[in-house]
Amino acid sequence: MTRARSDDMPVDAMTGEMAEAEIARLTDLLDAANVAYHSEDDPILDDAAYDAAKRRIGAIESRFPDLKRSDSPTERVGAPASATFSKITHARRMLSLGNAFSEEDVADFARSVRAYLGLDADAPLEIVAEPKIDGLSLSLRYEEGRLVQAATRGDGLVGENVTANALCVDDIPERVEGAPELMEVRGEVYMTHADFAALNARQSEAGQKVFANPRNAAAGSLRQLDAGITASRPLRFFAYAWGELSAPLAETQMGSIERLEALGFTTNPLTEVCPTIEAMLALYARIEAQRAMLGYDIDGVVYKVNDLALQRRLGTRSTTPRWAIAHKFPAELAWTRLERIEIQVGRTGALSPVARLAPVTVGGVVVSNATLHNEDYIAGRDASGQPIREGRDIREGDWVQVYRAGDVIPKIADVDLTRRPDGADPFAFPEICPECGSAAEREPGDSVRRCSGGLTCPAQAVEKLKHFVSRAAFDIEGLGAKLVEEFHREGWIAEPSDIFTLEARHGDDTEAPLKDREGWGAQSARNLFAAIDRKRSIPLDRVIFSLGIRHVGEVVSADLARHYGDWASLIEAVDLAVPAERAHLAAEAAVVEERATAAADGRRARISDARARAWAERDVSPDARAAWDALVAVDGIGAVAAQALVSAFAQGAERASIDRLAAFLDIEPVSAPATEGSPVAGKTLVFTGTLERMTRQEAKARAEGLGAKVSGSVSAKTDLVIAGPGAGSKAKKAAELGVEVIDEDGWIALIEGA
Ligand SMILES: NC(=O)c1ccc[n+]([C@@H]2O[C@H](COP(=O)([O-])OP(=O)(O)OC[C@H]3O[C@@H](n4cnc5c(N)ncnc54)[C@H](O)[C@@H]3O)[C@@H](O)[C@H]2O)c1
Ligand SMILES: [Zn+2]
Repeated sequence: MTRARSDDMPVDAMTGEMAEAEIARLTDLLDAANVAYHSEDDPILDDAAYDAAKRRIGAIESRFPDLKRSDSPTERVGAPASATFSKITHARRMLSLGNAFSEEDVADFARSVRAYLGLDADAPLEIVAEPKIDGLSLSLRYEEGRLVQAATRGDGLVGENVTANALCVDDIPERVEGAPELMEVRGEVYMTHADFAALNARQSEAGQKVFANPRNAAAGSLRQLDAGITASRPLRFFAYAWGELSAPLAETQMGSIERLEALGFTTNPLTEVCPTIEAMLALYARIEAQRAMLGYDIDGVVYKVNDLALQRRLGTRSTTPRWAIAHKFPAELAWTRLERIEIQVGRTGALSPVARLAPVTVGGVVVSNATLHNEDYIAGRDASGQPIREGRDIREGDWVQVYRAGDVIPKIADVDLTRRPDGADPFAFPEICPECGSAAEREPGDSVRRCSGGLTCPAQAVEKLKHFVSRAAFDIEGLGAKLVEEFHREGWIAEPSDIFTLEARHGDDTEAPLKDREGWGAQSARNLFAAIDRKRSIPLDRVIFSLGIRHVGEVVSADLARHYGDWASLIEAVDLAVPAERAHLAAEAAVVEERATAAADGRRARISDARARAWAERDVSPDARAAWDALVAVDGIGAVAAQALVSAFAQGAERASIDRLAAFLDIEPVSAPATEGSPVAGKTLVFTGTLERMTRQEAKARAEGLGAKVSGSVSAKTDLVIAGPGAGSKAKKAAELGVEVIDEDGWIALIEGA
């Protein structure tokens, strides 16, 4: 009931306030997805969902240009280079590509190219079409024919130095003959399906991370600190582009590709010059038909203007060239029989329905499970009660259409009622937890049913433990998901704090020593205990994240840690807010009710009145109210995360378990931003236009590090606007409001030395 309903609102129907909230939500989502995908090689969204979110934010921004934030995902490429590697600033930026999802989009692309160049509709325009390889891009710098540097794309401006790793890729020559004195060759690092399957088999045998798809495997293998590991991974490289050159390779795109081939690079054999749109679409269809047989993943076809002089005239937008576009393939589909629906219980108690399928090949991968999302999805309606699949429900025994969007978790698109077996009953979604028998409840406004058993539910306890030891949480060497599960089954570890008493209970001199277990010895047991001990001292943000509280992910945890600084201050603030949290829930319930009655009476809903009345009825002390408001106001938090956090700390059993854990730890404070002597501490800043000396993200991080708040839109509360070239409406608005506006040089001068 606390969920903002901006997420399913059509863009056309949004108010400015909803649009701003939705932009904030999508920005957070895309930021997190970008880091997971580009920096951690471990996606949290599938590509279709990612693309849809990005398109949605683009649509909102074009309807509300003033709300476009300085950190808009539509203005960025990839994710910043990881701090694990040294950094390389690209001599020429590495861009992303615009997307086309339909033939109409492709025709628009050709039209806009012609319009930009002032070409008639029937003037010849050659386009090179080639597969879009689903890997990661790499830039190779050759000086006097020798490979001197290799860099990942990073955020397009600064990439990671992976020179030693690149030298381990067979298709990448260390020396080339007859090349321009200075030559940057760009292309895609990827892994074949066969190599991917073999790698995952080896990884799983060795008890190590298995990769979700070949792209993640390629990225994870290239981005290794130890190039020896890269060398053991079978990576390949297709060259398709270039960066800085001391002399041109050729006068056309195709000519340049041929030149790269002649220099000893591998280029894609399906590359062709297309004289017309019809030829482009025909090649697209041919490549799509061959997709499953290629032996490596491609996710579309890239079209590029062939004439390099025209490419130069067309130039680039902020993140994409005007002379190229990626024509994406639709998600792949296959029909199969749904044998059973099983319910899995997750870390937060969510009951997730999973379809067990008769195995079927989708896009070259055998699929036997698919997510069914939630009970509404099975019943054929969405969260607001509107029919999906025209209201067709899904039953055990049905024939269903499966698709893999972006290769993560397969989904079900449709069901074939003509093949439904006789006597199939509608699926009865359980109202008690299949793992512990507690009531499974569904809060109004929530699409998910949750087990109310909390820590007494073994499924939740195990999932919480797995989360606790995960990489972004405690990350204890040697204590992975499998082992935690085993210890839990054995009764050795019931909750996180038990990890820290493991040695006392199962050390060498105990009755059931770990070293005597099968597969263990004195040394390996000692290693595990030592690894656990090393994590007794741990930064605050990791501790918060490790608790596995709903809506409190890595980003929110970091925000909380930065704001409160240490554990005691956080606990104090949250404890103070406890009485207000119930009132907040009551108020949000009152808002839902007011909306419904207002709609029934055909009048405008009086939301703020309803909220105020509910708060007044609850009689919350001013201190508690102030503590609650302060928590919600912490940058990056909001009511949803605040509510989840407070309720976790307020609950008897959960709180007791948190306290037991904290007692074993030395929780390292996170230093607050150095605001002393900061010229912008406490001020609200807006960045607009193009920054040339630092990226937006860097500028934002810098400003926040100095204690400033960075906002996306100019208002009377804005203290300072930093406007680069191309600043439009925001700079104008600032002038109208009398807000101070400075340029980038002014900004750098201001913060220099701070
Ligand atoms: N699942 C997620 O959470 C998530 C997160 C971020 C990005 N993504 C996916 O990545 C895409 C966006 O990332 P992006 O910025 O890399 O854009 P992109 O993948 O749409 O296109 C740009 C990239 O295509 C690659 N490419 C492959 N073959 C090419 C060729 N022949 N010519 C030119 N380029 C070629 C290059 O690496 C280039 O950088 C999205 O469409 C999304 O599907 C997914
Ligand atoms: Zn349960």
